Amino acid sequence: MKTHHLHPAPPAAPAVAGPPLLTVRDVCVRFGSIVALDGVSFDVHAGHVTGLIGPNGAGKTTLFNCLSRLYAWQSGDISFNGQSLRSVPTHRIAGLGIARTFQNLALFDSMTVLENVKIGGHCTTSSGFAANALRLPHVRREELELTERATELIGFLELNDVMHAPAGQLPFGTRKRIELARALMNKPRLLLLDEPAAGLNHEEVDALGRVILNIRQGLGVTVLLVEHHMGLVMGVSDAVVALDFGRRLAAGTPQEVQRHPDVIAAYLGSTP
Ligand SMILES: Nc1ncnc2c1ncn2[C@@H]1O[C@H](COP(=O)(O)OP(=O)(O)OP(=O)(O)O)[C@@H](O)[C@H]1O
Repeated sequence: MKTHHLHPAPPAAPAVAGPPLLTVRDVCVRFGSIVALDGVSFDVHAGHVTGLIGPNGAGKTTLFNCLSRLYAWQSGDISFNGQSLRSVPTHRIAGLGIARTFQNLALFDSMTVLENVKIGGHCTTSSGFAANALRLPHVRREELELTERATELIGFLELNDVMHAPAGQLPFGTRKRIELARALMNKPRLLLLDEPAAGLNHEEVDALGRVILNIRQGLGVTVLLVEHHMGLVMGVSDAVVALDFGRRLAAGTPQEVQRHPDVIAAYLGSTP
């Protein structure tokens, strides 16, 4: 397993205090005869970046889809901020404070970076269609607030230079950061990142690592990161959970998980 370090010493995470923000307990998901998750348990602590790793087919995306309530689990439970997600419908997940990015980008190419980021905040505004059409004062105020928040996030995500450029003209790594900024517009407590380094070059992965740490440190957002890029995971995570064949192999600090014999065996075994 390659273990390059992007950041020799990531800024110290807040000490673990109080109950975890997210608890996954004995979660099982089956698709016919395939057991995608087989009694998986782990915690995600507030203010931490938690990396979720595992070879192809380990169950990482299935777990993310459970967290977004796109999939249901047959047994066990997942709680966010003390509340079970079992009966929460998908459309209410964002309102609870959970945001996610997807492996495939969904940006509006002809719109600018600022416009794309602002879209992420529109579901938190209260203005209806008529009020928008009439440009009532509260609509202008909300619009101004959206612009302010988007501009702040654009700074955090190192996108200042391209703020007014159409998103479609920008390199893939930059576009990934636009998507990230948009996911943060709703002020989530938990951000789910699904393989954000896929398709990025070295410099873009470095920039991504910096912005993930900025998000955790500067915005206080808790991050759960599914990623194959070991350099990124080990460089930015405060804790790492390893899955294989739907089971939890190991959980602990990046160093502990990296050294765990079952994790090493799973990765060596999956190398073509
Ligand atoms: N909707 C589905 N229907 C049937 N089987 C599924 C479905 N989703 C996932 N699976 C199966 O569940 C298992 C876990 O898949 P999953 O996509 O969660 O793994 P993963 O760790 O995300 O893999 P990768 O790193 O390749 O994305 C696999 O055997 C997969 O084929």
